Amino acid sequence: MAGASAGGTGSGRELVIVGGVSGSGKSTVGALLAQRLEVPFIDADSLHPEANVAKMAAGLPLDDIDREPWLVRIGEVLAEHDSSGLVLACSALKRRYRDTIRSVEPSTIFITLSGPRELIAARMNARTEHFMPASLLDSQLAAFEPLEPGETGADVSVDADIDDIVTAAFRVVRPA
Ligand SMILES: Nc1ncnc2c1ncn2[C@@H]1O[C@H](COP(=O)(O)OP(=O)(O)OP(=O)(O)O)[C@@H](O)[C@H]1O
Ligand SMILES: O=C(O)[C@H](O)[C@@H](O)[C@H](O)[C@H](O)CO
Repeated sequence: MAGASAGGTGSGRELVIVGGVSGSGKSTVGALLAQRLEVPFIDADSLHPEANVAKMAAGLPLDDIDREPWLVRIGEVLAEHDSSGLVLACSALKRRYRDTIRSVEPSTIFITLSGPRELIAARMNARTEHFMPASLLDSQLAAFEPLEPGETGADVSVDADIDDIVTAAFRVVRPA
């Protein structure tokens, strides 16, 4: 499993990002994980500038310049929650994006969600009310860089029942 699954301190104040490509289940798993950890949940889509959302809704992938201020803001939001803990759903596709977030909040634990393209595409296509077109999935997959050794966290497969995914994510943060 790439990346160190260092886990948190079990303090109930962990700062966790659930990452992965669009459609991988970040919002779904993140909200359920937050419930299990008894910490707040935020979907980083709510932190995008309107221009970013409009660009994606128009079928255009974001680039590094688009994402930079968003990633800094995500780090700030995590740091603002260091007393309560937080689970934040954020794609965090590239190593350098995760480095940007860690430069603001070094204690962030990353859980990346991954699975077969066809499975994720099917889930994206089954959605009705979402701005992100399934046509952008391949650009997301092309940009995604798995966790590297030394990055705190772990990758979790989404080719499983939702409860099993959430349990696997929980054990990354709070090892048995
Ligand atoms: N384990 C799962 N089993 C079945 N359906 C799932 C699972 N995880 C997520 N889904 C469904 O797949 C779709 C995508 O999930 P979700 O919106 O959470 O992904 P996301 O990574 O947050 O996407 P985006 O980044 O585009 O917001 C949703 O309709 C969700 O209900
Ligand atoms: O980094 C990105 O390209 C974006 O964050 C996307 O991942 C979207 O935010 C999300 O997938 C749609 O909800």
